[in-house]
Amino acid sequence: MTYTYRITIAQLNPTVGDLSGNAELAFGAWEQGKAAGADLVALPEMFITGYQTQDMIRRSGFILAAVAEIEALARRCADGPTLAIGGPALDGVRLHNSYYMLKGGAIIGRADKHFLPNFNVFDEVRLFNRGEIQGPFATTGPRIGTPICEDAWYPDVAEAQVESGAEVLLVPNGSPYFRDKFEVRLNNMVARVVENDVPLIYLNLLGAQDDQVFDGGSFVLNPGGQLAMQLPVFEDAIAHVDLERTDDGWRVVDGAKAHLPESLEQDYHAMVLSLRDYCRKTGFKKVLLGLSGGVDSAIVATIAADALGPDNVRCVMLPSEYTSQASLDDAAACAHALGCKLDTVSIKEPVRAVDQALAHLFDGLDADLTEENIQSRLRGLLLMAQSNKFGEMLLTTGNKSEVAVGYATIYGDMSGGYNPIKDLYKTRVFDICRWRNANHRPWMMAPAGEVISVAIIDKPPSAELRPDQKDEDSLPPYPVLDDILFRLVDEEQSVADCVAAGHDRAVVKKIEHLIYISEYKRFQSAPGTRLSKRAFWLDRRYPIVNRWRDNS
Ligand SMILES: Nc1ncnc2c1ncn2[C@@H]1O[C@H](COP(=O)(O)OP(=O)(O)OC[C@H]2O[C@@H]([n+]3cccc(C(=O)O)c3)[C@H](O)[C@@H]2O)[C@@H](O)[C@H]1O
Ligand SMILES: Nc1ncnc2c1ncn2[C@@H]1O[C@H](COP(=O)(O)OP(=O)(O)OP(=O)(O)O)[C@@H](O)[C@H]1O
Ligand SMILES: NC(=O)CC[C@H](N)C(=O)O
Repeated sequence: MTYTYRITIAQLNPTVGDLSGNAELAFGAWEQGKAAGADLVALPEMFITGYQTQDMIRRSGFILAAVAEIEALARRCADGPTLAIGGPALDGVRLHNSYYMLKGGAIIGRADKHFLPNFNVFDEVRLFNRGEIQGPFATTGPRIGTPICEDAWYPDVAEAQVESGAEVLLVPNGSPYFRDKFEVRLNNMVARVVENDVPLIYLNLLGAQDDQVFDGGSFVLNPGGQLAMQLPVFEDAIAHVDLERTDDGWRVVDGAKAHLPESLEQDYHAMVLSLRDYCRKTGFKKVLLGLSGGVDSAIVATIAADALGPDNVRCVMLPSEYTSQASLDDAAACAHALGCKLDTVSIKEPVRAVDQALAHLFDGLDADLTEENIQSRLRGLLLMAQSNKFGEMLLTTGNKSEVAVGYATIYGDMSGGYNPIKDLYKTRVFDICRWRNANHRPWMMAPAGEVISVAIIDKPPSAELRPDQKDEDSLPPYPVLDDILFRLVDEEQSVADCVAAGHDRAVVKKIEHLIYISEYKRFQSAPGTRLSKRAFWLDRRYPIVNRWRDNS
């Protein structure tokens, strides 16, 4: 006779702080599992609170409410499969990131996370106490070890659990996206499977929280490291993992294997999902943005239209005396192709009014950056006025190259609540535009086709704040700038490393200086989608006041 055991895994999208809503999602998954004859239904790490909760997890009221919600779930799920769910646990003054087993109306077990991540976006040593490694949970089928996310990135916890009898590893995760991270996860999990010779179920969260995007992409491995199941990335999914007991131990029956898209598509999907979730979870139904006819605002409009639907995205052209006819035409064509409304608000008169208001103070002084920034600030003011009046959240559009060197006006074009391209270098903005023009997916709400014209992609980038201005007047060409930025910011290389890679030292020093002196701008900037391991905000925390420079 074959012994089988079914684990339903739920790659779902919780909302931080929405304890009852998250419990409802968990209960829905449990009902689906029960209907499918599951023995156990599993949810990801910290599902009851959402992830990451940051310092809110230090509030005892929040912890107690989360635990009460888990106890209520246990009672609701008394009659049916075991429910496994992540949540906080308080032992006296010791706070844990834990994984609970609920059965027969009660909490029947709990594992506490042992390895607390404390790098990049994680501060878990600051927030939680390290748990003791413990043995597996006994079930009616296999004994199940549950290393929690970071626990499975090192051999110790899995090895200890298997030594004390675990026959299957179920790894609940809150693993946020960065480009090509799937390979990193897979390599780590294959290592655990090879070391321990048991099947492993890797279950990740879905959904976005502020800057971070949990991309799902859960998967199941058999001993030896063979992929038995693959869930989609960036989408909700519930799947049933069937385990069979063989003479060699428990094995997973081969199941569906979702296709994993290339990295441009994954980045694009991350930006769409993060903006969609940011708006949904904060309660915004509509957004607006300034559409200049340039490539940055065009891709942000496209992301927004794909995330929220074209009817919920309003574009505003705010021409000045320097705005070219080509910019007016390109912005109109982009809004039209996306199916978004385009309004026009001229800044010519407001610019004149501000000039007049300041004339008695600025008399005799040459026009300079001040006047350029006034244009950008008037656009910010006029866009924010519309945001207030119509309840639309303003999107800001600075790419990572601009954010890195401070090439944007504070309280001007930096105005806005969210920036989906904040972690996308300008050279990759172009690649993403071309990719979106050539590809369409069911999760995109805007039309297919060339939504960003070749004219927009091919024109030399310009802020159009003075006659014939080009970005390359003040910055090196973007391919050079982006390579230097990638080395200095993402790779944390030295100035000497950049020079050794072929860059001009004076140019590298100028870029290094711009990065350091614009820290104050980033501190005041809107959050945006994290796509890399070194996104501005939590991945890279630098002082604002800082006199050190690298003289290598
Ligand atoms: N450490 C610090 N802490 C706090 N405040 C600090 C500061 N350093 C300067 N400041 C203040 O910041 C202000 C200067 O910053 P800000 O007013 O932004 O002006 P600023 O950075 O001098 O100029 C804006 C730059 O962005 C470019 N731009 C503007 C608009 C659009 C685009 C585009 O293509 O996307 C590019 C523009 O061409 C120019 O190069 C000053 O008022 C100064 O007092
Ligand atoms: N004429 C304009 N009409 C509407 N919005 C504008 C206009 N000019 C600038 N903006 C807004 O300010 C942002 C910064 O624009 P700017 O043109 O100065 O530089 P950019 O970073 O090259 O952006 P883009 O590629 O969108 O032009 C734009 O993305 C847009 O949101
Ligand atoms: N929640 C966690 O423990 C996350 C850390 C983990 N190594 C990851 O990024 O996937």
